[in-house]
Amino acid sequence: MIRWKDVLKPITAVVNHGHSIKAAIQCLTSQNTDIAFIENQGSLIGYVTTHCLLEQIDVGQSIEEPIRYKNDILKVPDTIPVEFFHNVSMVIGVDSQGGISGYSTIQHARNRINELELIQLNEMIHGAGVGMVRVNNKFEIEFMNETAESILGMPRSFLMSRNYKKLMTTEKDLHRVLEGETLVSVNSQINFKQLSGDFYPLSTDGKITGFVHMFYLREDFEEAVQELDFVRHLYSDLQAVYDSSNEQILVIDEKGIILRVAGKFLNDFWETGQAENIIGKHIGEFSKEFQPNIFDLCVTQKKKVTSIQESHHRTRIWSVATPVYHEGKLEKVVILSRDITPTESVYANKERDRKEDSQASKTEKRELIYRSDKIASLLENLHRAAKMSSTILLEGESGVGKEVFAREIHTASPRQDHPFIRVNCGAIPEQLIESELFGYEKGAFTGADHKGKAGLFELAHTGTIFLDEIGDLPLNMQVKLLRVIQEREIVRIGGTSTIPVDVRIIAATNKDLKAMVADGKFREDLFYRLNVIPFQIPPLRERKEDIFPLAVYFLESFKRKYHINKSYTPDAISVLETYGWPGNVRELENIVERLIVLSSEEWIDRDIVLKVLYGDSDKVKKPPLVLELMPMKEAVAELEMQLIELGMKKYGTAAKVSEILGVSPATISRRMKKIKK
Ligand SMILES: Nc1ncnc2c1ncn2[C@@H]1O[C@H](COP(=O)(O)OP(=O)(O)OP(=O)(O)O)[C@@H](O)[C@H]1O
Repeated sequence: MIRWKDVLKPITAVVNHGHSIKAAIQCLTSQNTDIAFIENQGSLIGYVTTHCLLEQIDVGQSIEEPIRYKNDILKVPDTIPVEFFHNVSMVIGVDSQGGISGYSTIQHARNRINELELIQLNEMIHGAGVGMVRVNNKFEIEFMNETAESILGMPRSFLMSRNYKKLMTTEKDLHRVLEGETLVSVNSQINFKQLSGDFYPLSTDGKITGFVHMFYLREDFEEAVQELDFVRHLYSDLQAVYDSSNEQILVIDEKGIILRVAGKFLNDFWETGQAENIIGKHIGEFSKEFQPNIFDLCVTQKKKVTSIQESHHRTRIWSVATPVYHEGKLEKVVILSRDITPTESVYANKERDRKEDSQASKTEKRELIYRSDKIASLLENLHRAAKMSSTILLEGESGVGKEVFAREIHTASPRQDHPFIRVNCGAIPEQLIESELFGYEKGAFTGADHKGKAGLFELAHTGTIFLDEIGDLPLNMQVKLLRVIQEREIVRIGGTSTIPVDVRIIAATNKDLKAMVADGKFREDLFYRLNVIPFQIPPLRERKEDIFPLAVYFLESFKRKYHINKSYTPDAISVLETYGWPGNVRELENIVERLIVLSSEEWIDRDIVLKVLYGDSDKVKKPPLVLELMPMKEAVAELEMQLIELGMKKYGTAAKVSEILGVSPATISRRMKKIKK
């Protein structure tokens, strides 16, 4: 708000009422001013300007004659806001003590207001890099801000009062602005500077008095647009990433109100169909449905926390809550969650319940953990095959869990209450295999138990025998095994009678049995006998969805074993998920144990996982290697592109890459545009 005292000028020339034109002219010249006020009995009653004195002489008045003065003046308290009154050409300000504080013609007040408003506007846009120039209706520069000075590269002292139109070349006719038209996004050039900006007409009492030009340097603007474009793309890319991710991202304000849900909405956990149903609600409303309330944990502990939350319907999610602070004050909590409800088979549960009842299960139970569709459909087929007694061959790389699947078949079969006997064909010394498998009669050989001993086939009677590492079975044993499969009877070593055995055979191998047959290392007839119902267990790298629940499962069991409390950071999980796992689930289990032991903190973070999986990566920096000659400019451009691509792959954001490469984010975005082309 602009007040009268902001625009008043001091009164310097006063002449008495009735004084001559000559006296007035003398007063004006001695005070070096253009306006003199007329006083009568201590009060100002009018004013006279040099211009009107000259007019009086011009019409033939003598300079000795008394002055004719204007009296359309108004006295106002100088603290009230400036406003204009009809039929008043001069305002005199009165201060709080009743004294005269100054004067202003209406025209001066209007100009001053324009100027002060521009100064205020300039303060508002200060820092935004916008230049501002005001000209009068003769195109003379009357005001310009500091940004305009620095954009144009010329000092204000040089530019003031110059004809702006003559300094500028522009595609539009500036007279149109003086006719009241606003011109936007006009390109112009001053002092070789390319500008882009808007022209706004200024008017007083409906009369155009000039215009304001607001502008910026075109190259800055283009850079900003590019940056905006880049950010927009980044935003939509991120949105796509969130939408396709397996994680649920929850943003909660400091009071507990759920502001936003991104990524995969875990509706089984919330027990509501859509994310919209929880947005805007207090997290506390749901905390009765699941335990623990990780938001409260995060707020009270004032740090990142992780927890496995379980709903009443036994949906388990793994969550990390991170507090977000702004100027030391908690602003938000971001919770990243994943569903880790193990898709346990009903049979595994049955077996567990059964074992829990029995004395035998003192050791930790092994569950079959998975979330991938691949394993889900494999299990469907396994369960179907389990119902019959046919021989099953499980093929798969070492460590994929063939034994776990063999047990699953057994538990899903009608033989579940009968023995499950595992034979590791590769681990038994060759000379003992026969007696282990088929048993022996008393005195069958030196060192044999004098009572004789039943073999594993006999022990597995009515149940299942699991022949692991079947490819390691020596050829002579292969013949004997073939006989058992065909005849369903065995003869103990040193025995003469046959013993019938009713067993379901499950064989497993990590070798290519077909290739072994071709090489003469495995009997073809046995191969066909075993290969009745074959199943391929996919390696872990082909079912990445299983990595996370398995990693959590192993972590939980090691936590119980070692009595310690550790958790993965989300970054650590990403590293685990992108690793190739040549040793499959067994390797994952071992790595998790190593991580537990090696990580010193409460968190198993990305760095320790990288270190354990890939070893120390502090390799010596290799200088770039040039293999062929090319123009230097091309080589530099190529290297730049490669650095940016590498950086984007590693860090994903232009901001981080620009920091690492030591250039501005705008440079990165420009180069990336080129890469995309
Ligand atoms: N889906 C799973 N859920 C839980 N644990 C699993 C799963 N798959 C494998 N494991 C665990 O991984 C380890 C290796 O599994 P297993 O011994 O069954 O593999 P394998 O395929 O038989 O290996 P090999 O060919 O070397 O004998 C075991 O400790 C097993 O309990």
